[in-house]
Parts: sequence; structure tokens; C-alpha cells
Amino acid sequence: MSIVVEVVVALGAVFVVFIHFLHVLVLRPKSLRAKLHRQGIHGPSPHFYSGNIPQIKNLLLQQQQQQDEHVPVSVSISHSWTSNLFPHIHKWRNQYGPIYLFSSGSIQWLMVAEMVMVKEILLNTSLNLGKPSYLSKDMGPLLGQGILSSSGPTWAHQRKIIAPELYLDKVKAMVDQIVDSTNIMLRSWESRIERDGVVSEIKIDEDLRSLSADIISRACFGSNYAPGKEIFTKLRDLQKLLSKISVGVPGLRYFPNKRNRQIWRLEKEINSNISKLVIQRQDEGHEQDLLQTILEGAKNCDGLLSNSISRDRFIIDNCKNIFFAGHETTAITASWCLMLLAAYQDWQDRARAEVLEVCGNGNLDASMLRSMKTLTTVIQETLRLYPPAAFVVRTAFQDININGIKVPKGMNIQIPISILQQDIDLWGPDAYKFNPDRFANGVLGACKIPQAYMPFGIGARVCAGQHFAMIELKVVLSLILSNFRFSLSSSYCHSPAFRLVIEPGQGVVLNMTRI
Ligand code: HEM
Repeated sequence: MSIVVEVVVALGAVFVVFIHFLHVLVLRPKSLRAKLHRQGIHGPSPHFYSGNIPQIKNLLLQQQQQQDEHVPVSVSISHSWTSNLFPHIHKWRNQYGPIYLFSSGSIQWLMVAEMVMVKEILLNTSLNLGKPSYLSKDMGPLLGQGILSSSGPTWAHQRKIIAPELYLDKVKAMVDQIVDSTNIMLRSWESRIERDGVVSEIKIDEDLRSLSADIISRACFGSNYAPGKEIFTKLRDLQKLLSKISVGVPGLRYFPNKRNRQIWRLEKEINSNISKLVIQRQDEGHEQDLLQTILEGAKNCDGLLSNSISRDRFIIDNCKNIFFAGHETTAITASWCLMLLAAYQDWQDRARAEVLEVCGNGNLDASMLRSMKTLTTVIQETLRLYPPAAFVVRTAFQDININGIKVPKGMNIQIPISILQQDIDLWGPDAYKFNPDRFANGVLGACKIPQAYMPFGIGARVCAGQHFAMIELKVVLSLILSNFRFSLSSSYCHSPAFRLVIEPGQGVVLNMTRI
């Protein structure tokens, strides 16, 4: 009798799992797609389990092979890299128009590369559009339910607590700290140049990542920044492991294979290290850094937040979110900027002349940064051609009408920042050229539709750390420019790569001399 019961229970469990997968992989996707097909929106046919991922991988492989055959070995710097990294978007946009459907496993996407609709989506202030749930599920070990991945009232509450701390006034006070951190890196470059003679070949990426981790650790953890930086090193390893997992394919993160075991171990260690810092902080009293802001915000969690996330999750996840959002993005932008300034010596000279004029022989301070107009346009143009975040994503939490299209509840939306920022119709025939002058009169003068410039996103969920990032970039770049002259090394290979962010695939190698 008991065996019969066990068999019935087991069959029941199998049936429930089967129904769940049937719903997630077949019925729900079919129904979502059908609702958009009826409105004339189409796309490539997906496989029921892996969606269009195999087609995407094939197109990437073909693109890679073509490149290997045709591109001369000599260094060539073309800024029109999006067709190499996202050949599927170019192909399907030509085939199905700027608004089309595709699927990555269980996730159904509406690709939107049409500005009227993009504006309506990003400027929409209702809480019916939010972040897709795969961010907190597949990217859970990294993002959890923090500000980056949450939606609705939970997000609104977190934004209110965290964002003001990242705004301009607070960051201004940090300029001295950013200068101190940068000077440590510059002294190490100087010693290398002295050791090598006059010129040193320096691969800058790791140094800039370490610098950026140092800066964000100080902002986040104040004088506890050394253990904070250790946490960030582990988070970087976690990010690397997670970037290899295809999001949306059910179950991939739960197989007990070597990679997943590493992910689980790192997640546990990071969470417990942050908790230790928090406990230490409660014993020791406090300073007004970002962790303190998050801790004080957590005290007021009882209302809105506690229904959806616990106090501990709020603290841990948001520390991880700040790292993820602010560390890699800023370091990579600095790498791209230096690569471009090395490739375009006239711009390097112009930017350096401005920095020297603004700073004179004195120390850099916050008030000087506003006068660095040329450097600002160089950073803006870098972020246009090489935005670290390639896409902005949203999910419809309710059926929602966007510019006449009824987007059904559960549909995800992807907006290709990098492709819109290089669109000839929006930016003119020199869209693929490096021309910081286009920003001489601000974003309004640079593009037919200014909202098409969105390296930091636009609207309610615009990057909370954009001022922080711009200040950090200006300080770091102006200190480098005023201390060194640099050109691209012959070993530099221009190969933008997409690994959660758009980064120099083989790093940036510069020949550096002291001024
Ligand atoms: C060049 C550097 C950076 C770039 C290109 C960048 C870009 C972005 C983008 C595209 C978004 C998503 C916007 C959206 O979904 O609509 C975002 C969100 C965010 N970023 Fe940044 N970011 C940078 C630096 C930073 C820094 C330094 C910090 C913190 C210190 C930061 C904190 C955040 C936060 C907290 C959010 C979430 C905002 C929300 O959802 O309300 N970012 N960023």
C-alpha cells in the first residue's frame, strides 16, 4: 500500500513539474507572442527550450569566421562594432523592422529600436514597467533584490534611500579621496617608466579596475574600505562566472556542476563578509558613507520594504548592487577613453591643454571639473561609441499600451543602447566617427532626438550614480593627462567584447612617457 502511495506521490510531483515546464516553456510564450503577432509584430521562430539562442550563437560564429578571413592582422580601429557583437539584431531588424520579437529560453523579448516607442517606455513613470525577474533570479547571486533588479514600490523605496547619497553634492566631497586613490596608481606607473627607461608599455585595464574598486570601496565602506575591497574582488569573480550562463534557460544555474558550485560558494562568502562588516559597524559607531546610508535606510524598512525583502537582504543586496553598477562600468569607460585619446593624438593634446590651463600648478578640486569642457565632450563621445551597458531592459507587469502597441503582461522589452547611439538617421553620416565636437553644444546639439543618447539610461530609472561616474572619470583622466603622454602600443588589438558589459576584449595597451 505504502509503495502505491509513494508511486502516486512521485507521479503527481512529475506531473506538477511537467505542467510547470509546459506553462513556462510553451503555453505562456506562445500566448505572449500570439498577442503581438495579432498586432503585426513578428520575429524569428524560437526553439521551445532554448528560444533563439542557438541562432544567435550561429550568427556570432559566422561573423567571427568572416572577420578571421577578411580582417588584416594590422590594428584597425573601427567604431562600428555593433554588427560584430550583435549580428542577430542587425539581421532581424532588417528583416522584421525596428520592433520585433525574439526569445532567450523562457524569456520572451520585444526588441525596440524605434525612438518614439523607446521614449514612451523609458519616460513612463508608472510602476507597471519594471525590471525583468530573471535579473533577480539568474543574476540573483550578484543582484539579489537590490535597487538594480527590483521593481514597483520596493524599488521606489530603495531609490529614495540610496540615490540621494550618489548625487552631486555628496560626491563633490569625495574628490580629494578620488585624487588620493588615483595618485597611488600614477606613482606605480611612474616607477615602471623609470625602471624601463623613457617609455613603458602598460596594459591599463586591471589598474583602472583596481582603482575604480578602491574608489567605490571608500565611498561605500569608508575607513573599512580594505575588507570592502576584498568583498569586491570576490564579487568580480562571481560576475565573471555568471556572465558565462545564458539567462532565461531554465535550470542552468541549479545543476551541481563545477561552475555552479563556485558560484554558490562565492555568494555565501560574500554575503557573510558583508554581514560581518555590518555587525562591526554597529559595534564601532559610524561614519556617513554609503553603507551607513543603507543601514539607516534599513531601519525604516518596516513599512513598504519588509513585505518583500528582509532587512539583511536589503543591506547585502544593495552593497552588491552598488559594486556591480559602479565599479566595472566606470573602469571600462576610463579604458575606452584612454584608448581613444591615444588613437586621436589631436584630442589628447586638446584635452591636456585644457586640464593644464584649468588646474594651473595647483591641486585639482571639485570646482575645476565644471570648466573641463573638452574633457567632458571626450567622455560623452566615448560613452556614445562604447556604452558599457549595451541594453536597457524592462518588463510589463500589467497589459500596457505603448504608442499604440498593446504590450501584454509578462512581456520583456530590450532597448539596444549601443545600436541607437550609432544610428546614422539619428546622429548623421559621421555616426561611426569619433568626434567629441558633436557635443560642443550639449546633447541637444548632437542628436536629432536627444533621448537617443542614453549611456546612463533616461527617465525615472536613470543611473543613480551618473554624476559620481562623471566626476570620477574627469578626476582620473585629468590626472593621467597632466602627468603622462601616451600612444597605442602596436600590441593593442581592437576587439570590443560583450561580457555583461561592452569592454576592450583584449585590454588596452599604451606606450606611456612622463611629461
Ligand atoms: C560610466 C559609468 C556608468 C554607466 C555607463 C552606468 C549606466 C547605467 C545604466 C544604463 C543603468 C540602467 C538604467 C535603466 O535601467 O534605465 C544604470 C543604473 C544604475 N546605476 Fe549606473 N552607470 C555607471 C556608473 C554608476 C556608478 C558609479 C554608480 C554608483 C556609484 C551607479 C549606480 C547605479 C544604480 C544604483 C542604478 C540603478 C538605478 C535604478 O534602477 O533606479 N552607476 N547605470
